[in-house]
Amino acid sequence: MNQTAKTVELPIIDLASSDRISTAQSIRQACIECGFFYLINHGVEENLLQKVFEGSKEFFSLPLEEKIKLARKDHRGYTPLYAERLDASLNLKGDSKESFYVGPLEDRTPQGYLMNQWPSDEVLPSWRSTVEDYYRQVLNAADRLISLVALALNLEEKFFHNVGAWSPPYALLRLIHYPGEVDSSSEETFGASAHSDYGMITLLASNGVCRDKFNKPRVWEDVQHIPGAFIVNIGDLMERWTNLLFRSTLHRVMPVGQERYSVALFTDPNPNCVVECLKTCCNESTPPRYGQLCSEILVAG
Ligand SMILES: O=C(O)CCC(=O)C(=O)O
Ligand SMILES: [Fe+2]
Repeated sequence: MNQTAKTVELPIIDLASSDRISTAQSIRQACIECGFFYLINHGVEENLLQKVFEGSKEFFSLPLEEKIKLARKDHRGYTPLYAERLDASLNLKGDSKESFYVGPLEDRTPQGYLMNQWPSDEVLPSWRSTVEDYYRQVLNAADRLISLVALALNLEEKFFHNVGAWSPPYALLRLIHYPGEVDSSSEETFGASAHSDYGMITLLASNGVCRDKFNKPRVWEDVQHIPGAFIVNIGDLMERWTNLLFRSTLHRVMPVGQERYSVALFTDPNPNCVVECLKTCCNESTPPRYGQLCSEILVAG
């Protein structure tokens, strides 16, 4: 972690609050100011979250030859250490992390096979059902949250469902392992280099946020972990949809010399959904900045 960075104070949003209007107002303010907030009372069971982290540790502890049998295909499966570099402008060897992706549970290939890849039950018993349960629960939280995001944009609650973005969303769950070893070479390495997420909303744990991606030099602030809370952030497509009203903020994960695990759910619109400036986000003085876009082009890679 950057020793000189300040810790940013993010607003806390209570998903179980009965006052939906004031919750939506708080989400609006958070998304305009920073694009990040904490989410509490999200309904994902604590012991399930713990089981997923334990399962993640078990999976990443497997020998590489076992993990590589599930090498990523169609955005699903295992990506090894250094395979990805989120900040494409950097000329480094890749981010110091390995991860495992799970896509929509029912998605099938044109031949009718389920697309997700799973370690066999002999290798990791009941791993698949734990991760599938978690996927369903966190997606349910995201589903309730996206209705509040619609309200926050002065849209009807089911707006994103009605335009087809959320029927169903393209949601990718990612288990991430940062081994945490500090590189002794002179090359600068990151756990996850600077990036913003591609889609609508992400529910994750993260420890470094840069509030203003247009500012040079960039000012990075640390994000504290609140036990049991998700950190939610806005993605690029949502930023575009809202005509830059809601911010998809740059963030990164610094190597801190300590092993770290995180689990993130990225939600992208359904690939058939056309993303165009929301009526509530433009007027004569603020015309749409972008044309129409078919979300398929931007699906996370
Ligand atoms: O691991 C984290 O805390 C954040 C990861 C992240 O930002 C990403 O994978 O997009
Ligand atoms: Fe991210």
